[in-house]
Amino acid sequence: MAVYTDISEDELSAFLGDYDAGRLTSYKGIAEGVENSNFLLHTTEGSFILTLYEKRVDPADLPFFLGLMQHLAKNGLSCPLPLIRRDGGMLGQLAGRPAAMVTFLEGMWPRKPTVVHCRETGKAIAAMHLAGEGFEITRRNALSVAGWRPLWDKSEARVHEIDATLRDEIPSELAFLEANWPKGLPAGVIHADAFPDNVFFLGETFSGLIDFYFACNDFLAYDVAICLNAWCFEKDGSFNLTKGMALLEGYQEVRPLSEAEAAALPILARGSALRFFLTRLYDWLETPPGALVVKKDPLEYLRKLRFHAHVKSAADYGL
Ligand SMILES: Nc1ncnc2c1ncn2[C@@H]1O[C@H](COP(=O)(O)OP(=O)(O)O)[C@@H](O)[C@H]1O
Ligand SMILES: N[C@@H](CCOP(=O)(O)O)C(=O)O
Repeated sequence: MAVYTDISEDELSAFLGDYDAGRLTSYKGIAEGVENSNFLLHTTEGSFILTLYEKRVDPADLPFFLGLMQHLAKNGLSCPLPLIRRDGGMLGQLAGRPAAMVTFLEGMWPRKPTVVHCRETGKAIAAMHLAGEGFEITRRNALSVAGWRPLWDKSEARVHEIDATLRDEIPSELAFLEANWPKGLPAGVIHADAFPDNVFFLGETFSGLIDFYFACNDFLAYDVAICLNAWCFEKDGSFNLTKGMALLEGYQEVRPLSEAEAAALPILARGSALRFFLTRLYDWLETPPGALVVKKDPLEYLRKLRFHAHVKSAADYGL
């Protein structure tokens, strides 16, 4: 679920009064998502998404996230556009939480990604990288290589609940990645969470990117590596070379990778696999039993990590 905070019709109508977005006709909580509370609103003017930012989002980051969506939309990327309030800002308060409204994006995320979805996602991420140029606010990636060891330290004592051998394997992965993490690759604004559930399609036609709440400044090729992990493995754990090829071709149609970026893909994909393993591990161990959030399997990302550790070059991903 992702409705951590309930809102009443009266407080919602009062909140809507701060916008030029019509009168409320109906609303409902959206079950999907894990970070924030989301509601679908219908008003006399159309449909909108209302997000109440929950405790995992630092309010100081909200101008970056909202400003980024505005910047990307202005530069031609299909993504939610934050609504401007009567006071000229994008952020309000509802039920004691920072809250914003964005435009509703038509489409659905693909439950069974195809090769075409992978190609279109490659293109969309490259388009986002280009559209992000010139965005003036910056946000450090707290979940890049320097953030992984502190995250591991929080879970290490209980990792045996999942697999005791990880006590040795993860520290040696961390040491390898810290010593070999690339430097000086082309950088810019990345999505950092472009998983299938954040990429909308109408059939196999890309309709928009959502959920920019992990977006940050980092190597552009790291975003490509995140997508290879999220889109190109099958349920049985095997890497689908045709999907990898399509995703990379799609990306390069819009923004060609440099030689250095291509050479770095294996280590970036390995690091990205560790990043999602660590956040999932933390959530797996810390989410109380009975919580309504669907926990994501950390072991899926451990298997991906092990795959990348044996990759020789980006050719193994279809480049
Ligand atoms: N602009 C939008 N247009 C249409 N649906 C949206 C939009 N934003 C969010 N949603 C819906 O809300 C769900 C959760 O949103 P998401 O931003 O992924 O939440 P979280 O940040 O909590 O993970 C999405 O899967 C989608 O169904
Ligand atoms: N994509 C991450 C979790 C973040 O979830 P989202 O609902 O905010 O996209 C993962 O799979 O571990």
